[in-house]
Amino acid sequence: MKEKELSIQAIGITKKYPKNKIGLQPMSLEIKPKSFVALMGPSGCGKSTLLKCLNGDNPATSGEVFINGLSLIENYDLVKKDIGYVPQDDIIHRELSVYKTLYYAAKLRLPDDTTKKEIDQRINKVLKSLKLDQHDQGNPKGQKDIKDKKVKELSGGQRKRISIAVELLTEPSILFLDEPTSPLDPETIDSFLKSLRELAEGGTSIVMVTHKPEDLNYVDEIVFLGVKGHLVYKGAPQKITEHFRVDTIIEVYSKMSHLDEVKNYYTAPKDGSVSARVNPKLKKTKPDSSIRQLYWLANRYLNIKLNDFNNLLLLLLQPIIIGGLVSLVFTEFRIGVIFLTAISAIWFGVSNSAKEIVGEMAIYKRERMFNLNINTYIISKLLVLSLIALVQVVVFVAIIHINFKLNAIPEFPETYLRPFWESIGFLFMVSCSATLIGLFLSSYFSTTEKVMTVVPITLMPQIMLAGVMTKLDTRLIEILSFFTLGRWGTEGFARLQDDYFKNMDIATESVLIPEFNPDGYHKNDCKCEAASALDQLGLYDENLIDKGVLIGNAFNNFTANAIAVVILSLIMYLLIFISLNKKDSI
Ligand SMILES: Nc1ncnc2c1ncn2[C@@H]1O[C@H](COP(=O)(O)OP(=O)(O)OP(=O)(O)O)[C@@H](O)[C@H]1O
Repeated sequence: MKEKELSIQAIGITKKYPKNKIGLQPMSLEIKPKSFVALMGPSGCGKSTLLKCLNGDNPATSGEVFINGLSLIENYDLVKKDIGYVPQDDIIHRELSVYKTLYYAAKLRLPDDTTKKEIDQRINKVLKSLKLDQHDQGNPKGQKDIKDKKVKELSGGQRKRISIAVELLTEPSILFLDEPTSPLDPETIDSFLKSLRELAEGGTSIVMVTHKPEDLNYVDEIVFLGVKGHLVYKGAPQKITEHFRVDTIIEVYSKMSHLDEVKNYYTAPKDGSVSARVNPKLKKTKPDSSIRQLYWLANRYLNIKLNDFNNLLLLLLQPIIIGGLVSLVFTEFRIGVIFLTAISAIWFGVSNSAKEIVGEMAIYKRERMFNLNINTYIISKLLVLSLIALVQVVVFVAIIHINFKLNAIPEFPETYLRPFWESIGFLFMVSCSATLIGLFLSSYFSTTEKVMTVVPITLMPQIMLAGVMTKLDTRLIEILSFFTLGRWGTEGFARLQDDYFKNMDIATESVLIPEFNPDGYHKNDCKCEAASALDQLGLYDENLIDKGVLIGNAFNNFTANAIAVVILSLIMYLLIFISLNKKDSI
């Protein structure tokens, strides 16, 4: 028997989507404690919409939902941990093992003082309750425990059950499931629904969206919606055909797909047709520790990355391939190498992170509904992605440094990428900032395809406004360049080179950066001109600055360049926060 039995009352709720699109017509209904309810209706009639109104994922436009008499919206913090919810999409990471998935979920959701032994006991209990504790029959060598399998090795039905297992870890009093039986075969459906039936008898109310007539044998009640969000039936499964004067549930579906028929069975709720009973038995739980959450989020994310070995290998190959190409194409350390090094650092950051939030949006949203803190989420992503960017930057800089040192041309023997560690430090900073750009795109756009379309559009200004392809010669272009990492990355990195040479006791003429010579330049016949790296960037045209066309001196030293990178990072962080915050349900 559950300590807390929850009832839900929806009173006069309606849902309108933007452009006045009707999601739900006015309706009132009650879900009693310990009941197993099937939510049915033709495709697009509003089943998921109703589920989301009842559990707070996408609240009703008008009317009110009460949980044990407490307004869901006003008391969401109080009730959210008693609600389990598995949306249509999986809410688990494919790269983790089943055990790790459940272990991290427990660490993120259960109270801080829960011991490993208690967590293991809970994991075993939920796997048993969902009949997932049997050994895998399909494995001829036998018997790989499901806990050791990676989620991506599971069947659709097993994955769905692991998503439910995650929710059951916290022993919710009410569980909302959106089409859990869709990916299951008939035999699995039977054992799955039996396990849900037992859960309901144990005290967990279950509201399940389903399309499958055979699911009705297991439920206590059906809530049936007709097209355009009309509530047309709420009652026992055995009586539904009689109510609609048909022989089979299939005929109910076809009848309720026609608006004129639906109207015969729909009645708008009268005020107070279901009244909210005030029976609050919910105690406020302690707020979760952000540091602990950050630790477990970062730990989980690192594990996901390490388990995705092929992708990790590709990420590590990037600096080797790009660094190798730059070494092959450039015969000496020119401004082009400085520019491409800065752009590569930006590329690493953006490409590492661009898919990382959008790809797990269903998981993020569910965890956010439960207890996820936006800041800890962003920082956990940044920490792990920065680590990857650091390795990429070190490998890239090492390749460029060694290549141009070994192949330095006799006229400029001291000219190669330096200072080594400071360059790594600055480029790492640029890469972290670019990681935030990628994370912003990933948090803003709704699909991976959209993000990948926008990535090149984001990178082009970094390339165009760095002062290498063309001079910055109008105020507008200059101001636009202030908002690009391409500019600050290239300029800062160029200054690092110049400052290093200036501070060394080396004859200046032997350390200038060779300049492009339109008459042709040959490695062993150095007719090249040379100048400091900064002078070769079209950023600070003295003439234009004197005439007041360019601002010029605003960030005219290395520290100021680094500060500009920090400012851009903070702006990006804020934008990520805002776009994630906008996705909040309540
Ligand atoms: N975020 C949204 N913005 C605008 N319209 C939406 C949104 N979500 C759902 N709708 C619309 O509301 C209606 C009901 O959608 P809903 O997903 O609730 O139906 P459903 O019964 O669960 O469908 P299915 O059985 O196909 O999953 C549909 O017409 C859908 O296009």
